[in-house]
Amino acid sequence: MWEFVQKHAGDGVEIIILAICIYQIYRAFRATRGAQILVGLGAILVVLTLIAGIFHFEVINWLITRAAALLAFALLVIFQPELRNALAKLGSSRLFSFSSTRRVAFLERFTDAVIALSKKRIGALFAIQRSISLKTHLESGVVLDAQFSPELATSVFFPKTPLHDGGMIIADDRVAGAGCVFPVSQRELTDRSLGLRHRAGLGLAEESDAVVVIVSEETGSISICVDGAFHRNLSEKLFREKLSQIFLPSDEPDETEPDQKLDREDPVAPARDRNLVSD
Ligand SMILES: Nc1ncnc2c1ncn2[C@@H]1O[C@H](COP(=O)(O)OP(=O)(O)OP(=O)(O)O)[C@@H](O)[C@H]1O
Repeated sequence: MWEFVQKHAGDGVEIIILAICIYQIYRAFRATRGAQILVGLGAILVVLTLIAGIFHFEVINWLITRAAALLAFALLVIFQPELRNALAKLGSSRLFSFSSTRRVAFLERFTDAVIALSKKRIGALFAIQRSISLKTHLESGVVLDAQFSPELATSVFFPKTPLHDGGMIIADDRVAGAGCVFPVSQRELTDRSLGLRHRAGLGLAEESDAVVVIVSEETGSISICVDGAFHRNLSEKLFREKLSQIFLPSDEPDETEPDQKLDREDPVAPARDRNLVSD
């Protein structure tokens, strides 16, 4: 028995390490579009390997071994957006740049602005940059580099004003720009009434680690998209709590259930040390 353990201990450790790695990769990618392709490819590969093994199909076996290298390359292409984000997160600082006093003051002003917009039923889309730069999206809008205030937010999103279409990008506690076009999410949403504003917010949260806040023009409802989760129809209290949780992480645990959980359970990654949107 002891001999057996000694002989196979290495194999056991290897299996555990591989299982942890595969599970972590699965967790990181399971809610992405690429994951569905990966599951499909994996299923085909398993079935073919089994059939080839049972019936000793040599040609299929040969093809499977050769296809492995091609598959590795295909995975790099399929998961290019996810890999880019993961590498960007790795290379970025996770420390909040602006002081906690400034952060709290900004959160106060920001919450007031969102609640005021919601009460007036003025549609709005905010993206608060964290570690991944939103510079490419800023280029699609108008650079402002202004101090954030509820008055400014209302003016920007007021219907028919030149900047009301599109999203506002906030980097640290400043408005980097407005009228920005965000990537529209392609995922299936259970609620068909959600239009482009919500899809654009969700799309940006899928592509980056930004905290996206959406105010519906139709209903005045407030939603947050963060780390792939979609928290919809938040009450004033829940909205304040959710923002505190995200930006002042020592607060109480999450009470809200995300509607469209994309299962990226990354911890909150605070913004970088810069005033405007970074390179
Ligand atoms: N790709 C995009 N990036 C940023 N903003 C966008 C994008 N697409 C649409 N929008 C904004 O969304 C507005 C249209 O919202 P739409 O009514 O389709 O969305 P909605 O999710 O139903 O929101 P609401 O509840 O406010 O109506 C546009 O006027 C524009 O300001």
